[in-house]
Amino acid sequence: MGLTRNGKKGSVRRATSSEGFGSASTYSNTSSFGSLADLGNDNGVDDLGNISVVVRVRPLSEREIQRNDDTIIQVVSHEQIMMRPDVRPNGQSALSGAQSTFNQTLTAKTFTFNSVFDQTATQSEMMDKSGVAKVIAMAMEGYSTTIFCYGQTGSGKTHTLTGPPHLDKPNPFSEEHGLIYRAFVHLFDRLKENTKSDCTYIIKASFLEIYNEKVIDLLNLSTFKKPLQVRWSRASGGFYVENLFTVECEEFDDLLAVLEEGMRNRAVGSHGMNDYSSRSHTILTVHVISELQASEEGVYLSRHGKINFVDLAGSEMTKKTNSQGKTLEEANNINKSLMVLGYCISQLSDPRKRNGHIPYRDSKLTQLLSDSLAGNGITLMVACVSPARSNLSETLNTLRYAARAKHIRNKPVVVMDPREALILSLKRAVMALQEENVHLRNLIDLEKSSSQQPERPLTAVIRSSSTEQVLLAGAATDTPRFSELPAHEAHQLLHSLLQENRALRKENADLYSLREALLRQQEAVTKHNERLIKQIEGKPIRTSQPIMTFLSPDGPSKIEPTNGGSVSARTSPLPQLKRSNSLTSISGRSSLANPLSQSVTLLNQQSPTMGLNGTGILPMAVSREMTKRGFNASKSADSRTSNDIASESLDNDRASLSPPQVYGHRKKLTDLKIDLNFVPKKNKVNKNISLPSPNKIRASSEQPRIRAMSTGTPNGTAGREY
Ligand SMILES: Nc1ncnc2c1ncn2[C@@H]1O[C@H](COP(=O)(O)OP(=O)(O)OP(=O)(O)O)[C@@H](O)[C@H]1O
Repeated sequence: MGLTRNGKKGSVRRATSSEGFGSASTYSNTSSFGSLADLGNDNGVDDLGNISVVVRVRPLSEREIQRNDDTIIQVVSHEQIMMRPDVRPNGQSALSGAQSTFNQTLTAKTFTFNSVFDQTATQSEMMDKSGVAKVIAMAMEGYSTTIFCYGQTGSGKTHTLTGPPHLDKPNPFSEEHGLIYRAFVHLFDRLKENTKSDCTYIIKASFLEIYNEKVIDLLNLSTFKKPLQVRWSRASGGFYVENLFTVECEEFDDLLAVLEEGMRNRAVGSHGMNDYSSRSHTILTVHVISELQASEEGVYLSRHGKINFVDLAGSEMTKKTNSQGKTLEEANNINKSLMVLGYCISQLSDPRKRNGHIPYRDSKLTQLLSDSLAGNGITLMVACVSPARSNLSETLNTLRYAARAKHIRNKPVVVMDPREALILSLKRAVMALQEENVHLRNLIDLEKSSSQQPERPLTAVIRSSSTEQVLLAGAATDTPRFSELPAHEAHQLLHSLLQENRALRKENADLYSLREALLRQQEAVTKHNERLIKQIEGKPIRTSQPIMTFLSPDGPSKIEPTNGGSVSARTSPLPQLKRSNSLTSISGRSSLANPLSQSVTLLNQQSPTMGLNGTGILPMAVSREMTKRGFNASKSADSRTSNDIASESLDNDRASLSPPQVYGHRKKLTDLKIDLNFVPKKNKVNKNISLPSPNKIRASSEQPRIRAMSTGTPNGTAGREY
């Protein structure tokens, strides 16, 4: 009995192929990879929000066989497990009738889980059918995920996660590798498949243990003497380990080296029930940081997914394990922390208690697992049990806790960099506003063209806008990746985007006012025009010039006397002409010499409500905006005579211009709310920034929340890198 800690120098080196480490491709992976939409299906993670629980029954151990222990576990189906302590393998009752009636422990009990694996299940089956592949997929999507093994000492937790004790070095040809090695293989296979996409991935890993309530970095031996501190991060809303080494793993072998180093340094001891018993809880975290180009303008969106592999030390009855001295102290600490974990699980699984106080702080283990248990992550629990009658009460306990854990609901969120989320949402808002701006300009230009002003190209109009400088400034700052910008430049970029956003909003509001003014103006002109038409119906008009321009929904039309002679109002073709498209040229000159124009001008002078003042000049606000946009305000008075009849088509146009439609695309931005916990030091940024779903974050109709994460202190792990 005793503690073994292989204290080699705590550096993580890259394993070479001569050491027999296989590359990711050397291991054949048969697990099927489902899309997020498949999460509701078989094999593991059944519901995105609930903790997924699978149970593995190990075979009877040598010791148990020698003791003539019998099996009390029956795997009824892929999802059901039954405890039959009441019967012996030969079918006889285990106890006398009186005892079995009163002894609840000895009654048969059935439990249902996401998957159940019997004694014959291989490591490969565990990988393929427990839902690990889906957990990895979620981590790659940016979720924080956890796979943890729970159960009494000697129940097969380490065997399931890493393999049997004799497999001390990863061997690519071994079938005995546990879930961690297989998950690494799967992860790198997926990363390879993704190389063609726009997404780039960075893999990092850390490995810690909680030994006697002390947090030790298994990749940094100096922490054996000076344990690390668990801190609360307000930014990420979770606990993290200060100064934990996080190693960048460019290759599969790097990740294996981390695993090997950690396994070598973890505390292992022997006792009456297990020769290689874990004396600590270990957490191996693989960070999957993805960078996706979210827009063509160089905005990158990074997500921080991770997979925690948690190998808990098993609960032990110290009488059974014959623990003494150091091993006894270890056992007490293990049991205490597992008791807190059990208590947290039962609180969280009770709908009446889950919103109350959960005592995470009562142990380091629950502090570090808090996010996995009831936070924003996705969790797969592998409950390991012994089939032996001698472990009846421990097995029952494990199954009861596992059944409770199934009821715990998490709120999975994608973790992304708050600054990048902000930039992205601002970019999208700016793009929407720009589109809206161009749309409005087009509509106003349409009116302008109906008044026969020389057309300016749209680009020229845009360039003359008040936002030109801001837009250009925005474009210039798009080029570098945001994450690469120094803080002050990033701040400037944010500032310029916000400015641009504000300017565009203001300009759009001005354009709306202008448009409204013009429409009011035209309505008035239409009314006067109708009166004018009634007037001229009674009088013959002599004209030698084209006199009017119409804008019909089908395009511009013109009235032109065919022979320059007089047109009788009674026989005037006006009503027909108004509907006709067959007329030829368009007059650009509506001269005051024209009696009709004169009449219109006269009426205009009589009625300031028409939008023109007595001298035919536009109201100040409108003319200022027209001048700014390159209209000639004085000419506008003239052009009004041709503009007026165009109001008919503009009425139609207005119907299509109702604000909800114009803003339609912006409204879509509110489809998805981000719970963005990003508060810059001085200026509080709107937390509910809208962000259209960049891709299929979640298959269900309910959209996921996207929570921002402090880049400085990732939840659970953070700190130095080497
Ligand atoms: N499914 C299995 N098939 C074959 N052997 C197994 C299986 N599960 C466990 N074992 C063996 O049983 C022994 C105890 O398993 P293991 O060390 O994994 O238990 P544990 O739950 O991690 O215990 P502890 O909590 O004490 O660390 C090991 O020798 C292991 O190889």
